[in-house]
Amino acid sequence: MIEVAGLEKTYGGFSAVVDSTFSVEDGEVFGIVGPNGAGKTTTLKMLSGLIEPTSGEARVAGYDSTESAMRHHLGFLPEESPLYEEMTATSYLQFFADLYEVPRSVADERIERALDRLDLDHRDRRLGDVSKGMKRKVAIARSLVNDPDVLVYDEPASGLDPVTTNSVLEFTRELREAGKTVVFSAHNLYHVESVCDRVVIMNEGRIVARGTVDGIRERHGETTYHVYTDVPPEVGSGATAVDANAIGDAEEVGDRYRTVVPSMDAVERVREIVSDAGGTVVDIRTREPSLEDVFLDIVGRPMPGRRGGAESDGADRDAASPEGGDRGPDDRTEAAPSEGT
Ligand SMILES: Nc1ncnc2c1ncn2[C@@H]1O[C@H](COP(=O)(O)OP(=O)(O)OP(=O)(O)O)[C@@H](O)[C@H]1O
Repeated sequence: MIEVAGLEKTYGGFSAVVDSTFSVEDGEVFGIVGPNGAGKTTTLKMLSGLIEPTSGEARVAGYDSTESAMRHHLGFLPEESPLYEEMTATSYLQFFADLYEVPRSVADERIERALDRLDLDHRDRRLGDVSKGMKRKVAIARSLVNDPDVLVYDEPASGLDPVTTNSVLEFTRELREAGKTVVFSAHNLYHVESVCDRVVIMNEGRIVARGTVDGIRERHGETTYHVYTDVPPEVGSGATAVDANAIGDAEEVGDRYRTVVPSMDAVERVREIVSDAGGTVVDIRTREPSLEDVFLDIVGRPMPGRRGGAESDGADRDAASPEGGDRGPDDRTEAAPSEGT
């Protein structure tokens, strides 16, 4: 349904997206995550035909993303979605349905269904007077007026309260059940974990990890063991330097001590040390890394070289770079999503 191959976008000498290749299956919810400036919006705009790739290609629903016919198959929700403030939700959506030449009777039914499902009250209130959550829902409904197969959502739930956020995420899941293909970007990794079948993590224009959330966790994250003891495991009293590395410092938690270790061998060593001190292990818990842990591990430290972070298989996660934050100009002059696109 979506095939992206060698996609690149360069502004002057600055690469916003570098050699991006991925595909999204029919009926899949696909997440693009990454820190500010990673290239998420640029990627989504190229998929949606709003900006032209410098090189490479994106095919959506069988069309090149630069072909205007592609837009009949795609609904785009920009990160910021200013609405015509003087219109009501209903008249606004009818206006867009007309632009797509959707017959009035079909449009009325479609709009009503979307607004019902999104629990949109105050449909006849001027859009300038409705809440931010409602505005976002109207923008989501707008992405559906042409009944597209593919939805490209830029931060659909950002800045919304928890109830509205849940409703938007639930709605995204329903889109998948209805057979739609959804690509969305998000900063909030819990949103991504709860909705996406597969994700790519972008950093500095490049895809640095990809797969299912579980797969990424398995490949890039490490399970840790939280060992609770009734005396602190005093590394030093008979413990070796290796122990000190593996065991680290215990933290006082109520009347217990928690030591976080990376392996079952280290758990056994904690048990021995505590036992020598007359204590005992009272609880052991494992902790799987969240996508957020993995993300911070991959992206939270400097990548090797400004643009050198080849897709990580986990081996290069510790590599350091003298270069870091400066990503170049933040001059978003080209093809800001406008009403009517
Ligand atoms: N029109 C433009 N001209 C110059 N640079 C641009 C333009 N659009 C984007 N960029 C730069 O490209 C990089 C990627 O921007 P993009 O908006 O795709 O990032 P993002 O991952 O969506 O970030 P955020 O999470 O902050 O929205 C940024 O450094 C940005 O400043």
